[in-house]
Amino acid sequence: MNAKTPPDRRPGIWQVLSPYWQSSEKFLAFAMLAVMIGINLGSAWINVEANRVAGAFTDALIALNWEDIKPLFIFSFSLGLGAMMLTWTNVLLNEYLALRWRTWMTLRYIRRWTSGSTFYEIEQKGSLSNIDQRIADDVNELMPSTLNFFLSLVSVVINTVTYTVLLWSISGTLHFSLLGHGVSIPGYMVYAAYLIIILQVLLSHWLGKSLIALNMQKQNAEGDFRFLGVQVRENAEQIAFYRGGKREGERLRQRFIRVRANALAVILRGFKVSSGQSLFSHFISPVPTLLALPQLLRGEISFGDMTRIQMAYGSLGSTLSYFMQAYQGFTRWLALTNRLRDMEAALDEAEHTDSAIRRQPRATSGLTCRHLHLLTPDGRTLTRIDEWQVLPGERWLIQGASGAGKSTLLRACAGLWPHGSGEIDFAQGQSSLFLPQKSYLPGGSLKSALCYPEEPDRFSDAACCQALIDAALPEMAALLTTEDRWQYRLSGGEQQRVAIARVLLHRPAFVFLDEATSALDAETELKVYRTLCERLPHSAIVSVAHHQALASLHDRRLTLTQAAERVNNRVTALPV
Ligand SMILES: Nc1ncnc2c1ncn2[C@@H]1O[C@H](COP(=O)(O)OP(=O)(O)OP(=O)(O)O)[C@@H](O)[C@H]1O
Repeated sequence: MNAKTPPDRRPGIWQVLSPYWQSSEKFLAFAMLAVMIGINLGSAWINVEANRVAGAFTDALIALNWEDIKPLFIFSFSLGLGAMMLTWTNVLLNEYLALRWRTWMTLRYIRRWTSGSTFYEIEQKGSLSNIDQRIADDVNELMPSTLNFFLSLVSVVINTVTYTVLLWSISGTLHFSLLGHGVSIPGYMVYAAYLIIILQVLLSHWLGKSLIALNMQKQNAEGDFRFLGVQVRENAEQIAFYRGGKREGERLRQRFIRVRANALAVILRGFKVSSGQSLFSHFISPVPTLLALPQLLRGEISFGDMTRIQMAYGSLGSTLSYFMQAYQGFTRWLALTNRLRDMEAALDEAEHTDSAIRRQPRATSGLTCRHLHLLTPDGRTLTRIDEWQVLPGERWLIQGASGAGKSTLLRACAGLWPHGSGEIDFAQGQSSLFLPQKSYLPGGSLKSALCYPEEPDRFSDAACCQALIDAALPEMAALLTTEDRWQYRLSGGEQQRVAIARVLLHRPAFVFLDEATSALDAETELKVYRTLCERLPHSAIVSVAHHQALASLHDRRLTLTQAAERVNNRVTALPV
């Protein structure tokens, strides 16, 4: 599944990159950046000095002048040491800043993704694929590469200016005659270097422009492949019962074929770009020597000057060729920013989902639905509820045909269903728990699964044991500190009883049970329900259940029917 954000609705790259630089960390971040820019300036000075020393050293060697060779050698050696130390410091600062930036961004995305029901809405709408991969991998890759691009660019600008001035000052003037006219080009080596690099960049872009799209497809294909693998792992038992291994193997194979096809396309395209670039570089490599040779032969420059010209030309060439070499990395960087821009758009959309169903806290003790009109995402009417009030201590049974919208009504009460209109008032400050058929049990100790979403230390061991005993799981009281993957280890009925124990522990004011005991035998189900009603006499209990035996434990019934133009729910009293 690919991202569905149209490219023209993506937020700007700046929206992805700038928040960190406006955060409380900005002072330290800018300070580190400033030190790194300073290091680049220092390195440029060292390079200019090294160039001067190399020329003088060559001339001293040719003249066999030991008096000059010795200090030049020591100075050159010291320059090398200095350059090395600057490089180490630069690398260290660069990596540390990238890590801080990544940490800040990752925590920010985790906060946004898990706040409210954003994560649920993104999955419900299917508006973004593999958000976990984007947060884990793409952020990890984007922050260091952005820093590298920026600092490389700074270094390229500094070095370009330095070497341009240097080469201009030593390259002399080219004299030749054109159609009988004498032509002189001062600093001609500089023009040659720039001309060559412009040709190189144009060549790289021509050969490699499709790499941007290919790199984006690569992340999507890898993400989809990994996601299917996780699904197989998570649903291993169901797949094994269906003997679905072969089918899943085929699906994984198909997804991997996409990964492979994309990787091959990236390799081939990358090969075209780099072989084109190196072929071009090879052909132009004799240019500086050929251009400087006439001056040497005419005796206008010494052999040392020739060495300096070659060095300066080579340095300017390799500085400018950054644009050519960085091309492939840049296409990947653009693909990463596009994926994070899609994620920003999906998070923004989920955070600002407007719903015509207004949920508001009121200073009342009950829950009231008014003029509630529930729709499917594609606009089909599910059900209408004119007025429905649930008060503390009431026991409601919601019934209706399969697909009538019973679970959807509970989702709307929980604020998870935006499709429809109407009002839902809920009691301010009153807690509620919603139990679906299959409750989430995080891995870890049984106590932490039981106390979820609260921290395990919020409840005493004694209270947890009592809750397990009341939920007809006395044998599990001894496993409170045992660590396991409870979602896989426990039977369906045991998982449902752990969820009931969770309710007994949390004692919410409103309990919503959506087929939450459907896996239990009739006797245990009745027993558990009875305990729930006895232990939570002041809590409102709203159940969606098909088992008629449960009706005896509820005192009110809401029957939902489908496809109506007008109010069609029925509220009836049940015998207690
Ligand atoms: N995300 C969704 N996209 C499209 N349709 C949906 C979505 N979620 C639910 N529906 C549809 O809404 C209808 C009501 O679903 P709901 O789960 O509320 O039914 P229900 O009354 O609880 O059914 P059951 O008794 O079978 O559990 C169903 O037709 C379902 O297919």
